Amino acid sequence: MIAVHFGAGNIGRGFIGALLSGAGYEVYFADINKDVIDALNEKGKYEVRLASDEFESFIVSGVKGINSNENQEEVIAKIAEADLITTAVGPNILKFVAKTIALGLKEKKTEANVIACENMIGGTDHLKSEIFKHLNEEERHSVSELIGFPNSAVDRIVPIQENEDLLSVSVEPFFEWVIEQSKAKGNMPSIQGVTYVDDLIPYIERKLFTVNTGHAVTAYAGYQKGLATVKEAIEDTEVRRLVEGALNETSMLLVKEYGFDEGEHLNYVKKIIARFENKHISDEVTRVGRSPKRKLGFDDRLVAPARRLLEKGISPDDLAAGIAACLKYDFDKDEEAVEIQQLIQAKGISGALQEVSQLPENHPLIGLVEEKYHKL
Ligand SMILES: NC(=O)c1ccc[n+]([C@@H]2O[C@H](COP(=O)([O-])OP(=O)(O)OC[C@H]3O[C@@H](n4cnc5c(N)ncnc54)[C@H](O)[C@@H]3O)[C@@H](O)[C@H]2O)c1
Ligand SMILES: O=P(O)(O)OC[C@@H](O)[C@@H](O)[C@H](O)[C@H](O)CO
Repeated sequence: MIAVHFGAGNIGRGFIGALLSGAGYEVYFADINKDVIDALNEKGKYEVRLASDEFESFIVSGVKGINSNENQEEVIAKIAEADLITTAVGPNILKFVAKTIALGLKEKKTEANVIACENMIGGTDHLKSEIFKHLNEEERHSVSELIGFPNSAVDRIVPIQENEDLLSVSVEPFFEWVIEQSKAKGNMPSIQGVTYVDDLIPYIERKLFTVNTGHAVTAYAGYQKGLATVKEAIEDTEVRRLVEGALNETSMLLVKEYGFDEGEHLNYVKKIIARFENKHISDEVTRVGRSPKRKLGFDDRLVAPARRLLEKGISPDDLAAGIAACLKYDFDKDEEAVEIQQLIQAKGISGALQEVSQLPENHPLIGLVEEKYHKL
């Protein structure tokens, strides 16, 4: 079995590549990072370390790299042979890898699946629509016949790596990968840690609106208090109260919309907050808060649950405070944070939020956030 995985970064090596290799795939990482690709080809393996008291580690082998900038033809040929094509490049990068994937899929003679492993609702649907922009009507038809495009939800905290060895990667022990079976083609192999479901929406929303909402509020509120890591931030009493409040709000939404058992969901939330406290992980608030424009998107982790709670007549006060902290996030090495600050200068808080989140003018969330912004 062959898998081509776009993005040999933290989650690519620390999670997707590791699981696929463990399930017997020959894994080809396609990336634009020359150093990482050269190292993968030189060594053919790398170490994954589990950030827990036991400090276990294992070797991921049977992996190769292809420089997708310099050797696009090689990536296309490998996709033509592959059973599985996955991505973990970031939602904003999907449009840039779509053409190479489209060119590879056009050559395919056997069934395969394409799965985006990104933090977004409908990640593979979005990738598919970008891929289809590079195909004509006839090609779209034949690709649709052979290729499955299941959405997925991936969960494992993998911070920015500071190991001496370029390839080795430290990850939290916990992991979860849920794949939308109903959109897959052929028989998907059994991959340790993968759960197949027919309807992904409850799973991706539970993950995004708990792990990622909680993470984002921790990061933005922590940054406001000058705290550097997620662990430091979640140990701050005020930050923790805000995070728990925001997750209490998303819990109300998730329990109401999907009928999750309240007790079980509460345990899920507790377990996630405990993951933020992992003493073996140093995860910077600037990684977790990266790309604040994306994170303020209409369907993303902050605005989506807040606006949907308002539709149910519930005031999302703590989510609104989290959004306000995100608008205050002025980390000068983050392009999107700089853009937001410029937008606030030009259009004010309401105008900036409205533009970034695509909320309708005069949406009640905008006023609520503005009020919280001035209180921060
Ligand atoms: N790190 C985590 O904890 C985590 C967990 C779950 C999901 N995710 C999601 O996984 C995705 C990747 O996150 P990450 O933390 O691994 O980021 P990362 O920056 O470590 O990895 C991204 C990789 O993509 C590569 N890349 C960029 N442009 C490319 C292109 N045009 N073609 C091929 N490769 C390209 C980069 O060189 C890098 O190696 C994001 O969508 C993120 O939300 C991350
Ligand atoms: O990757 P992002 O930028 O969407 O979100 C930052 C973190 O919340 C995220 O990477 C988590 O670590 C991950 O989603 C855990 O599964």
